[in-house]
Amino acid sequence: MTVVPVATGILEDENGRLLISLRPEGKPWPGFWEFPGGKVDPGETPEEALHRELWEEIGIRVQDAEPFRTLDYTYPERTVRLHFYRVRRWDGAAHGKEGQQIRWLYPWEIPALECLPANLRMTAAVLEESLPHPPLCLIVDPARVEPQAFAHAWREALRAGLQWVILRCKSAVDEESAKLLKSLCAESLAAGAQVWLNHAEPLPDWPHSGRHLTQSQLEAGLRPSEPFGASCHNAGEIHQAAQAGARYALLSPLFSTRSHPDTLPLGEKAFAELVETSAIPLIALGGLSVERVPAAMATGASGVAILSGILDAPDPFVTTSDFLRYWRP
Ligand SMILES: Nc1nc2c([nH]c(=O)n2[C@H]2C[C@H](O)[C@@H](COP(=O)(O)OP(=O)(O)OP(=O)(O)O)O2)c(=O)[nH]1
Ligand SMILES: [Mg+2]
Repeated sequence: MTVVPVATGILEDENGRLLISLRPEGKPWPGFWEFPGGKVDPGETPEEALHRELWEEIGIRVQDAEPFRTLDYTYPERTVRLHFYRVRRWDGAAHGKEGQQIRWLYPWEIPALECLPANLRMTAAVLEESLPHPPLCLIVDPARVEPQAFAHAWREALRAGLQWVILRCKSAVDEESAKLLKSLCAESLAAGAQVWLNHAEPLPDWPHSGRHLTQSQLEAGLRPSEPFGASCHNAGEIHQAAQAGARYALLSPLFSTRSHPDTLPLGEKAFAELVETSAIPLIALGGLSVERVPAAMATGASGVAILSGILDAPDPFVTTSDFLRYWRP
């Protein structure tokens, strides 16, 4: 089958907003949002096509284009090879030169619109850039461990280079624990890590980077104005989280876990299929051990999350270092 080469540009303004345009009537997929671009003409390179298409469609002269991802996608009418470029410098003011609507949106706002299906992966890839790196997420739950051991494990994980913490506080915390937790949040931010709070209430005076929503909070329609991620278990929930503007979904369980022995794990194949159709990055949770990180990442997951694996480890520093070695050989 012939593969039609296509070049498209992901324009980004100084605020990090991306330009999307509406496909006009008379073309396949009218009324769907896309990144501007089009088919590569015979004799043209994808980059030359990008320059020409962006001039024809949105009236700008590209100064710099950085190759981002190449993706093959089969539509009922044709298979396309999409060459996506990041474009951050151009001349002229972008406008719908062919009469099409254009919009500037933050990457997490795009999944709420009806986009060409091949493009979901690109939104996820752009959102992935803002996740902590290395993308190892430690879920800390003070209800699970005695406070001093808990604080020790958290600090040791930071000392080993942990960059991402989700603080899960299901039940109310007393004043003394709150004081300790707040100072651990502050220490984490000071170490360059991100802290996402998973709590029933917003905790504005707790140092943090964003909120992490449970499935029931998402279901109940909670939509924080600050950055948020969400816990998901299937395609429907991922779709809902993406539409709501979540920056990532924590998808579980990838493997079977001791904490939820009766829950059937997704397994690597189903996880990989969910990655293919997700507009937001998916973080694998459930039954993760150091040995299983490569298999988890091979599904296309954007990162892994762990709970007992580090909190219950005899030496949280060593265990965190072992996990991080996957990204820092
Ligand atoms: N332009 C664009 N096309 C995309 C994107 N994602 C995606 O799957 N495609 C597909 C849809 C089409 O099958 C093909 C691009 O075709 P197009 O209709 O833009 O081509 P074109 O601008 O050259 O238009 P024309 O010559 O058909 O008038 O690539 C995207 O983000 N931008
Ligand atoms: Mg086009």
